[in-house]
Amino acid sequence: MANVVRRATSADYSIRLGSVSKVYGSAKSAVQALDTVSIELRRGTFTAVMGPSGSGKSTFLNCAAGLDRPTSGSVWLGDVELSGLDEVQLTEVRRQRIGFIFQAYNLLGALTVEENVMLPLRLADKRTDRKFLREVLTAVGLGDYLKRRPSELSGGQQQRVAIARALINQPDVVVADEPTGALDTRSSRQVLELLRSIVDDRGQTVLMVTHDPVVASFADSVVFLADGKLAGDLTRPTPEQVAARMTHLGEW
Ligand SMILES: Nc1ncnc2c1ncn2[C@@H]1O[C@H](COP(=O)(O)OP(=O)(O)OP(=O)(O)O)[C@@H](O)[C@H]1O
Repeated sequence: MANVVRRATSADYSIRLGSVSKVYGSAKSAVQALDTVSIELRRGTFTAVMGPSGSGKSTFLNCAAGLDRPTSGSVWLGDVELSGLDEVQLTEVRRQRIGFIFQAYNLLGALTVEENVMLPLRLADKRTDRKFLREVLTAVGLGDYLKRRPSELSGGQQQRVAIARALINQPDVVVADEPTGALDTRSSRQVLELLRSIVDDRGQTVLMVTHDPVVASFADSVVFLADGKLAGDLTRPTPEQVAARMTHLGEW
């Protein structure tokens, strides 16, 4: 049989950035947070973003996820180019295609676990699929906690509620900004194993910002930022390799 090498097409990528720059402020106070960053993230991969403080990691994540608009350049989510969308369309695309996880879990204290997880569906006026809700809460290990409130859970459990909430819309991409920043080692590991399973078992794409080489080593690859520019990458990273690169990039 002929050995056919298929070229990658846009369908193979969840996120593409083309020469993305972001400048905050203007004139003398202008800060170039991102400087002509181009990158393509394949569907079904787990990428960590690292770099010194102020190197542009959060700006990168926010531009890639349509939370912030680049000053120039283009961002594609699947086959949708974000700069062509107005605010209403952009919000819709975010709701449909992206799940968000932050260091502060951002759960609503007055709502139960299941109500928090269902919130994105309510906001999108979608019917709740109880079977899928149960499946997702079981997958994050909280099948028995549906009626609890966030204040009755540990930090790790709260972050797992946030992960379930990020998954309930079955997004193409899950973006996570320091998802383990507030967790102890054991809870961090559980959260990272969950992020891995989102990629390995569900084929979704994960993009995560972290300061921690051990956390980054759970990803398939690490991209490094320095002064708003891409400064290399590592595939199948070990914590030691990541730490060595970070040391090379300076203060972190
Ligand atoms: N809203 C804003 N207005 C002005 N400057 C900003 C704004 N947001 C970020 N910056 C600046 O842009 C640069 C990149 O910031 P960003 O938060 O993306 O970096 P980071 O790598 O995520 O940093 P950290 O690791 O400290 O969280 C920094 O110099 C920061 O001060």
